[in-house]
Amino acid sequence: LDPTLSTPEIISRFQQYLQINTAQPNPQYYEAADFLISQAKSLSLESQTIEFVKGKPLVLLKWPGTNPHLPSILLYSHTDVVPSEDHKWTHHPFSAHIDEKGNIYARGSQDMKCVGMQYLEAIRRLKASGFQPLRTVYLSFAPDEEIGGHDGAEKFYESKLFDDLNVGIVLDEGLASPSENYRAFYAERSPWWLVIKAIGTPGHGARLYDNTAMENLLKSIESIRRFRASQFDMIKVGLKGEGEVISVNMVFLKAGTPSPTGFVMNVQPSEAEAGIDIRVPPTADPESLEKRIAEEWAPIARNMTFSFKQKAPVHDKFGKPMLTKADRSNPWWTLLEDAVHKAGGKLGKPEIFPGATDARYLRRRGLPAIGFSPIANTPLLLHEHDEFLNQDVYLKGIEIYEAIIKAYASFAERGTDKGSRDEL
Ligand SMILES: CSCC[C@H](NC=O)C(=O)O
Ligand SMILES: [Zn+2]
Ligand SMILES: [Zn+2]
Repeated sequence: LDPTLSTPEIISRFQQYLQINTAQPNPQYYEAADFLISQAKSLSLESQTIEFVKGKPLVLLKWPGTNPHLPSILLYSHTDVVPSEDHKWTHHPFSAHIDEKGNIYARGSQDMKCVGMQYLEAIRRLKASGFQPLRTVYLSFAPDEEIGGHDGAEKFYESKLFDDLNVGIVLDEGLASPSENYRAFYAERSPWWLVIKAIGTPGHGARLYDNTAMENLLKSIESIRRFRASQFDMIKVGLKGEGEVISVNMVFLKAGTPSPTGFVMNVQPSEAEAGIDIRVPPTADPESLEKRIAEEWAPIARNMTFSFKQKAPVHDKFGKPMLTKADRSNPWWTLLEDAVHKAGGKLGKPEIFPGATDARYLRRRGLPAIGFSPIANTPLLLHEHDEFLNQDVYLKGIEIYEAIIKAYASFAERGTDKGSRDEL
């Protein structure tokens, strides 16, 4: 029996990847790339490293299919992770410590070094079983997802190199599920990072008068909070899923006249500003939201202005909502669903991802992507302290990917296989 397929070796490889500190803002990208390339070598996969931006390698691996004319499969993951407050963790976030329950503690254990390694382990098992793919399978390990993906996925998905891969379907990240049902995502919300600014009459802190910057801003905040509550209520009563409403969260407030001891207490300032992280589902009408912002949240009549730090498109370049079909009219969806079941897993109702993933740069082009991380029976801990993944859950995920990759790489039909849009 092949010792590289033993559980201790599988877990040890996962730990090695987790121990590479790829936290933003200074990820050790070359260490990660070296590790991934050594894994590729041990699997006899072709590899290349592409630096769309110097210092930010994207590792692309290839398992050639016997029919190179069929659209290929792309298994996507990002190599960077978010920063951690190390001293607030039970075990150091880059120790990949395994506790007595088999929980592996590490930043990236859920988001999403697990997925990157599980793809590789699934391929290891498929190769050992003698399986040969009909379609070519690519794996990409991309930098900078956690800071927007501009120097990674965005450039990759817009590149000639990517077009030449003739990709038919992409798998990207999903989210952990506290229940026994895996979660799968067919779309995601678009981040709109809004800054609203009020100006007003400055004056004595003891006077009551209208049209101060603070009052102007607070009227907006009241209106924003009413809207937030109306959206949140739809989730609370079960009418909508987390990704199906427009979420609105205040992320900064900036106002006041600074003084050496804090803020001047008896001056009403002439300017006040707030930052709001808005997430817009693909099914929302972006124009009515724009109108709401201009007329209610930052009206010129109240001496207000607004700007966007980021305003990701809600529609694709054809003007359609960015959705991948998640029903049995999309063969890639059907294959995924059937493979998960065959491997003994259960799948919940397809969802809209609440945050942003690199898949948006692909769906923007009208191409299909499914967000999926095979993590069931696990608390959702991405970006939190004490992120962990149980080793049995990790091992089960490898079996799930083995079934999915096998089904995808064996899928012989062409023509209908673009999956996401009728016109493609
Ligand atoms: C929009 S760039 C930042 C992307 C980030 N993605 C994962 O958490 C998010 O805030 O959703
Ligand atoms: Zn992620
Ligand atoms: Zn993340």
